[in-house]
Amino acid sequence: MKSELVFVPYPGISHLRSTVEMAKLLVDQETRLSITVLILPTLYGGEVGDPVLSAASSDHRIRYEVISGENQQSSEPRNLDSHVENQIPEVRRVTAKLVHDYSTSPNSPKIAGFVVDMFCTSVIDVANEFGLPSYLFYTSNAGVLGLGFHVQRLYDDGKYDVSETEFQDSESELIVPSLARPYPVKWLPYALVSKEWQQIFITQARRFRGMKGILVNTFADLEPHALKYLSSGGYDDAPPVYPVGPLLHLADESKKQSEIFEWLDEQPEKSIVFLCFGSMGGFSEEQAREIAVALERSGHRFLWSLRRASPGTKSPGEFVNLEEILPEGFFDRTKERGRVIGWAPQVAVLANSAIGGFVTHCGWNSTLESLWFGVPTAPWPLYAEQKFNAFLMVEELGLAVEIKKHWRGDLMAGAAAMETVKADEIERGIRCLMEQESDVRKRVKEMSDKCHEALMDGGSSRVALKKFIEDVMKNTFG
Ligand SMILES: O=c1ccn([C@@H]2O[C@H](COP(=O)(O)OP(=O)(O)O[C@H]3O[C@H](CO)[C@@H](O)[C@H](O)[C@H]3O)[C@@H](O)[C@H]2O)c(=O)[nH]1
Repeated sequence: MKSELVFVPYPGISHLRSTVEMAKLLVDQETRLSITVLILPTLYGGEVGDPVLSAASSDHRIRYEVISGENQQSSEPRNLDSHVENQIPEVRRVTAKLVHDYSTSPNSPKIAGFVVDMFCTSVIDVANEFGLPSYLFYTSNAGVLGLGFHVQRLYDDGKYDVSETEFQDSESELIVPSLARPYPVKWLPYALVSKEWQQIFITQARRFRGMKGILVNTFADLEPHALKYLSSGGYDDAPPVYPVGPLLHLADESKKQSEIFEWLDEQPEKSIVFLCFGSMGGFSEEQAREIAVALERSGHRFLWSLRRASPGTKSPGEFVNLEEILPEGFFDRTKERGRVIGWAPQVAVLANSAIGGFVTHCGWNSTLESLWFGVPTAPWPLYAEQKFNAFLMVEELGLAVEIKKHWRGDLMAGAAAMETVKADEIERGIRCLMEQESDVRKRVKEMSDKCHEALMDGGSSRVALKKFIEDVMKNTFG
């Protein structure tokens, strides 16, 4: 009996890539399964131009249905939830066509349900209309999924009283069941305290509870505590969780920036600190100068992906003339041991043996990529749930080095809200990160091995994937 899942990823590379990897893994594992991926327009109304789609489209059991953003162009960022809600009529049209086509041609698959991104949960209304179950593909970790459920429950019970203006100075802690340690209120992601975003996340968590299952981009050995909590039914009416990660897009992009790789190949093993801050990370001129001073003083070799924070909450841009912005003579003095670039071929860089440490904004894909290649990290959270991820990696799991105890500001609140981190703090963090015999480095190496094992035949993530497929089939065919 053939079946098909309809995937609805959020159209940003950090969500899309792991979702496509998820789809590939599923069809590889189950030959009776096919997948249609609905590609929504971006928040600005344009179409996603990620090459990952063309690369994956060679698989005949994964099909892409692109929803045009032609009439939705906008220069202003829109509310994420309403943007996805606006796509519902098109999602309904495409689903109706699929249902019709499959019901009228013999040997067609039966649609087994929707697999939606955390930001696309409003489309489950369409799944419900067609009597289809919905599953969630959660692109971040199990710990923060648990935090979302916990905050939503507290909020609904009238017990969540965190002030947007004061939480950064709070000395209170939350007991979050998906964490083994108390979680400082001041580390809360801005999204869970801001008036603008909080409702989106509370609504999300309520909708997650109505799903048939949750695939999570993590693995059993990395988050035993959170997964035990989530799978014990300890979070009341929420659905089963399947830790199937790490799902990584490991395409080699080294040829595109071959100069950088020629230079990397000449450097000693584990000698370079790599700095890179995700799809939205950017800095002020003042902050860029502090980083430059820290890099210079640390004496380490470096590869620095640097972009400029845009005013408000827009995507980062490029600095036009770095010579004028960074300390005078910086490039001359560091030309033998450092490179400053824009967008980095991050995965290929992390795979290079010259990389000895990674200063990262701690986006979940970046975190998993560094674990995969056994590169220790020093988190520098900038937006989204990254403060939580930093806590998870440094405090809870001991798998990363601390630059700062507490990070103020969040790019979602606008670039002006960011506190400037001083050169001496950054330098200290880099020196600690680059220690060759550190306990963190040893632990990262061990976790890296476990990360690979999870994806092998019989590994925990493979077992979870099979269980998910079995459950989907059971829910579809009884
Ligand atoms: O110069 C760059 C910058 C990023 N990347 C890649 O882009 C992806 C970035 O993903 P991630 O590290 O997860 O960061 P964000 O782009 O910020 O991802 C969003 O989505 C993630 C998954 O839900 C969350 O964990 C983050 O906090 C959220 O901001 C990774 O695959 C990187 O390898 C590059 O290749 N080059």
